[in-house]
Parts: sequence; C-alpha cells; structure tokens
Amino acid sequence: MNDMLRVENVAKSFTLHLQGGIELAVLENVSLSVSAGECVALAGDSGSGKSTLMRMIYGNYRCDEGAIRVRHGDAWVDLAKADPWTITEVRRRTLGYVSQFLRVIPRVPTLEIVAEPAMARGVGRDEALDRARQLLERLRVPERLWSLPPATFSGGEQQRINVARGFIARFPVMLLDEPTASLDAANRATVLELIEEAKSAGAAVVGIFHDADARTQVADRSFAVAARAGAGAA
Ligand SMILES: Nc1ncnc2c1ncn2[C@@H]1O[C@H](COP(=O)(O)OP(=O)(O)OP(=O)(O)O)[C@@H](O)[C@H]1O
Repeated sequence: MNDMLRVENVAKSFTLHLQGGIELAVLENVSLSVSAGECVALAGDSGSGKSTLMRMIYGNYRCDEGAIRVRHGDAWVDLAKADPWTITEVRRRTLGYVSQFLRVIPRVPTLEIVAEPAMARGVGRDEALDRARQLLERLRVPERLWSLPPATFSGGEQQRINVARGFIARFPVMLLDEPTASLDAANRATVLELIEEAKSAGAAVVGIFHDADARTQVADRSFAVAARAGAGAA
C-alpha cells in the first residue's frame, strides 16, 4: 500500500479546568492508515471524537500518546512530535484542511484568499489566480463577489470559498470536515466531483460526512471512531 498518513495508537483526553479539573478521555489506541487515492470517512456517534481526531491529524491538538505520521515529500514526519515550524511546513506543502468555517482575513479579496494556498506551494501568481477563478466559477460564486472580502458573505458562500482554498493547491493529504454541509444540491455535487478528482490525482483523503449519500459516493471505507467509556461524562 502506498500510505500517505499513518495514525498509530493515538490517545487524547481533555482536562476541563473550569469544571474542577475533570479529565475527559476521548480517544484511546486509535490506529488508521490512509493510502494515496483513498478516501476514508470517520464515522461514529456525535461526541465520539471524529473532529478531535481530525484536529490531531492537522496538528491543532497535541496527542497524549501515539504518532501521526504524514509523508511529506520523501520523508515521514511525526506531527505528534513535530515543532511548530515543521507543522507549518507540512501544512503549506502536504496537508490541506477544509474546515467548516472560513477564517476571514480582513480586507483581502476573495480571489486572493482562494489563490493564496497555491502560491504558498510555489504556483506562480497568474496561474494561481486562474485556478482560483476556475474553482470559484465551478462552485457558482458570482463573479461580482470575487473582488470583495468574504467577511459578509452567506454561510454557504463562505463554505464554498473554504472548499476552493482547500482544493486549489492539490495537497497530497486532505482533511475534509463536513465539506458539503449547508450547500445546495448543485454545489454539493461539485464538491463531490472535486473530491473524486483529488483522489484520482492521488490525494489521500480523510473526511467527516454527516451526509450519508455523500459519504457513500466518495468514501472507499469508513473508520469507526468509538467513544471511550467516560467520554461525554462531563
Ligand atoms: N477543546 C476541547 N476541550 C474539552 N473537551 C473537548 C474539546 N474538544 C472536544 N471535546 C470533547 O470531546 C468529545 C468529542 O468531541 P468531537 O467534537 O471530537 O466529537 P465528534 O465525533 O466530532 O462529534 P459531532 O459528530 O457531534 O461533531 C466531546 O465530548 C467534546 O465535548
């Protein structure tokens, strides 16, 4: 198997400082590998730890135990032990993340926001802007909005800009947190197409899809994230 991502024996608990230091154990002994061209859907009840696992893979949450190995160029990097600079480098070149919410940068026009991850991966400005236009067109974001900062855009418009940012750079490993939530049928279909195209180009994809039809369409398999005894107790 041409693995791109290996999660090995990962554990995570949260300490709730505002509630007397209660320890909330969420994940224990989680192992998962994802190969190039494969899409794995994280499945499990609400509160089971799907988003927590995704944030750990992105390096937002530290692991209590275990390793999160990502193939970064010719090397393997363990994000559980990597320093912040290395995590930033892995995100710039290897690891894309479509979160549910767009982090808006004040005053920066939509077109630039979408083009930025491609430029950060070394794509020339003109080509990056071209790709951004194509993606915004495919995702039906009206051209009159492209020169405006997206702060005041609707939830669905912001989500499509987030999707465009996630897909423009052709990351080898992609994390998708509910990429079709709050989209209409036509845009939902486009996002599923983009996921299929990324897989065909060799991306390893990990997704959370509450939309069961979307999951069936793009995921090659599901990975059950099981809530630990005690999780959700607080
Ligand atoms: N930063 C945090 N601090 C404390 N507890 C947290 C934190 N993040 C998540 N949790 C807890 O961890 C558990 C798992 O949450 P998580 O968001 O990963 O679940 P999920 O499977 O993604 O749920 P859903 O399907 O509802 O989005 C929950 O009980 C949640 O309260």
